[in-house]
Amino acid sequence: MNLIGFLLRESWVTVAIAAFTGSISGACSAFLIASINNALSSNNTSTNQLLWGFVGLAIVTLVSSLISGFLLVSLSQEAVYKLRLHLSGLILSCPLRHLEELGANRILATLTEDIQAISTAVFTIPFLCIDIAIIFGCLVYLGSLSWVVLLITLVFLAVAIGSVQFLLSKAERLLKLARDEQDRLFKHFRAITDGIKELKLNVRRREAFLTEELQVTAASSRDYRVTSLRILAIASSFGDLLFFILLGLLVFGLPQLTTINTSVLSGYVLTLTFIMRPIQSILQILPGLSQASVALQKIDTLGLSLASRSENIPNQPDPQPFFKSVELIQISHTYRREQEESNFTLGPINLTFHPGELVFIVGGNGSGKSTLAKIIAGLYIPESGEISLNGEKITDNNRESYRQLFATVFSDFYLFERILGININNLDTQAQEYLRQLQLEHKVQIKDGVLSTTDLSQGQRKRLALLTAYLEDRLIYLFDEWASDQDPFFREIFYKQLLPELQSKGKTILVISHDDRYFHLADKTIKLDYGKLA
Ligand SMILES: Nc1ncnc2c1ncn2[C@@H]1O[C@H](COP(=O)(O)OP(=O)(O)OP(=O)(O)O)[C@@H](O)[C@H]1O
Repeated sequence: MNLIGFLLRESWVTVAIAAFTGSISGACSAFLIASINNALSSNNTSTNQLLWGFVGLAIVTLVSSLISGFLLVSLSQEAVYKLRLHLSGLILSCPLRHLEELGANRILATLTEDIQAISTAVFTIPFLCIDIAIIFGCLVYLGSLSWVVLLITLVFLAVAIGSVQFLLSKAERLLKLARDEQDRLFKHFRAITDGIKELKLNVRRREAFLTEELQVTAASSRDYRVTSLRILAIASSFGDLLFFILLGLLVFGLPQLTTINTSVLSGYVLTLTFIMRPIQSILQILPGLSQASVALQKIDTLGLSLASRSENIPNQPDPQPFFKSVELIQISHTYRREQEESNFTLGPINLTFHPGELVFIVGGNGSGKSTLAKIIAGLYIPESGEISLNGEKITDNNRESYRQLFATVFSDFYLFERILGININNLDTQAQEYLRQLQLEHKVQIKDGVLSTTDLSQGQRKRLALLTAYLEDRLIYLFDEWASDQDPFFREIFYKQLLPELQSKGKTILVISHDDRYFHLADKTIKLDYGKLA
């Protein structure tokens, strides 16, 4: 089972120690049964001796199963912890375009659902190991009582395992389908939170969304799960049934075939009844293990798909590379979408930027301005052509370092509540000063780098994003329609005061804008028309 492989990869030494202590626990359990059976058929003189043996065995069983359990609990939780960090690291090192193609729903579903399924399942693994050890110990004891009975039991166990395995593979197939529905379900959940206003305002849209989208996906996920869990329930009951048949055969059938000592017979029955509990507990654990195995496959697919595209990120890239010129040479980028006949292509484009320039990037909706901005900032890797910094080609090896040139506010910016990654002594004082410049000092305070609130109007939030960009103090600033949410008064401040101030500090500023009133302020204007330089 790949879940065990997952733990072995974490630390096979711990697994080996846990398996060893677990088998001691299992062997002791078998000896406990043997001593109970002996006590039942012994005379009074040896009972005292048996009692002490029993107490000793009980203590060893308890201690060894505790050691095995503790080791496996720590190991499994450590493995889940590392898996979370590993996946998050992979996502962060994956090129933006590939993440966009995968879709946020798939990534979120894996980070929450799949990791949770694995986390729940690995919790049961210690108990599973101890149960297996007990079953094994009891089988050895059975063998010592009678090899014929052991053989019959093994045949029954083989039939039970075979049929349970067959049903399990069927259930797992259905669980996989249910898991695929889960990706779609996450998309709907995002629609609920992101589109709440649109859904509240139009009752027909809401009804249609609920009945035709969410309900359909949730129902098919439910149906796949119900069928698979029913199959697992059948597997579990079938296992129980085989066990009762086995017990019946031994108690009623065996004495008919051969003369059998009552104490030996009670030994079989006692052992088999004792085995029943671990077998049932294993059968109960199986559904969770199947779900975890599906989750691991999902993570593997996603992990591989992320890892295959992972960028080469140096440990400590140059915080601020030297900048004399950035050149785009014959750059092009295409968005490929399967259902569409004509894909959008940006380029080929040739451009050069120098320190201290104020450049406006203009053009109609969908002309490729944001795409070009992402290429310039090193977020999209150009399909053809190259970017060079001071004459040196940007490759996978230096792209991370190149990106450190830029401070950006994209139109879909994200605002962190804490100002992260800026290590200056007077951070609060500087931030307070920028808050004053951006006329936010009455709305937001800053203490120890934490903003008192980010629950503001869109225009105010954009000003806070600008504040973060200021604090980053990079050489190139890139604003994607920053002013579109500002009132005319502050728009004027942005174009006529803030941009010239930045420029006077030697910064290069790239401004995507539809504000043609201010185009004349630019040193250079780049106009795009359906992906081509106009
Ligand atoms: N993530 C994406 N996946 C597929 N196609 C995309 C994606 N982002 C943009 N496009 C397509 O690329 C084209 C250019 O988009 P882009 O966002 O660069 O235009 P824009 O000039 O910034 O537009 P606007 O002024 O409306 O912001 C559009 O036709 C759009 O449909």
